[in-house]
Amino acid sequence: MKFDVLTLFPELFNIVMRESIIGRAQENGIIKVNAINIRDYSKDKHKKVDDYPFGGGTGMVMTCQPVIDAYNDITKDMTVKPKVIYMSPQGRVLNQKIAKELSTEEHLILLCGHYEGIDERIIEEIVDEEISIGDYVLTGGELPAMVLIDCVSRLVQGVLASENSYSEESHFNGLLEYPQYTRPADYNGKKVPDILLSGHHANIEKWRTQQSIERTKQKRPDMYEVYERTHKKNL
Ligand SMILES: CC(C)(C)c1cccc(C(=O)NCC2(NC(=O)c3cccc4nocc34)CCCC2)c1
Repeated sequence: MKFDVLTLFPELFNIVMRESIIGRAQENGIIKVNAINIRDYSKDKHKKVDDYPFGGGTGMVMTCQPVIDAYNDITKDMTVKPKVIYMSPQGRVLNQKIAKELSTEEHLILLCGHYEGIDERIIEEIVDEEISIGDYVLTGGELPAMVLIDCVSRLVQGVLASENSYSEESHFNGLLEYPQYTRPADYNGKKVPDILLSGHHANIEKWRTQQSIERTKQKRPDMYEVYERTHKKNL
């Protein structure tokens, strides 16, 4: 799977995306993250990529020309135009279901905004979909793009070693994780629940599912409501 990222800060991606799981997946050729510097396409003599907003207001807006020319350049030899996702506060909020959908794409182009945003005509011209990572004010779309690349890449076949419980989409059962414990069994007098030391795998499985359901109900009633609906259907 290939990600082309249109950004003003390509270095951010070159550093972060070569680490850990994504880095290994790139070495194995399963994932490719290609960061493109929008500024390289500016025709302005000072390489400007932003300008004042029509109608006034504080802050600057990213101009059309460099972004559209960058898009046209990377797609000029492509018969099938890849889906273009603008990382945007106005997008539908990313979740595991959307990540799963996106992981079936061969090639995605991610556009990262900066300043106050991008000229609306860029969205009209090249953007297929807007995706947000959540409702808070950020400086740019770069961190959101990295979040999307991380959660989508993990779902691409071969990126995660199979023994990792998250490599199968089935592991994401729509619930929060049960409490995790590791050695020592007694830390400062705080003991690990006996059930986990019992060796009864069926009982352990039951306990874990019960814990997941209880904590989802308590911490994320919205997520629990979806779980209940889907499980009522299957019951
Ligand atoms: C209502 C609320 C969401 C709080 C809001 C209202 C108005 C502006 C902003 C805001 O953050 N604008 C700045 C920019 N933000 C993002 O790009 C961005 C932000 C959040 C999640 C994201 N997922 O992808 C990209 C994302 C847009 C242009 C450069 C950065 C946020």
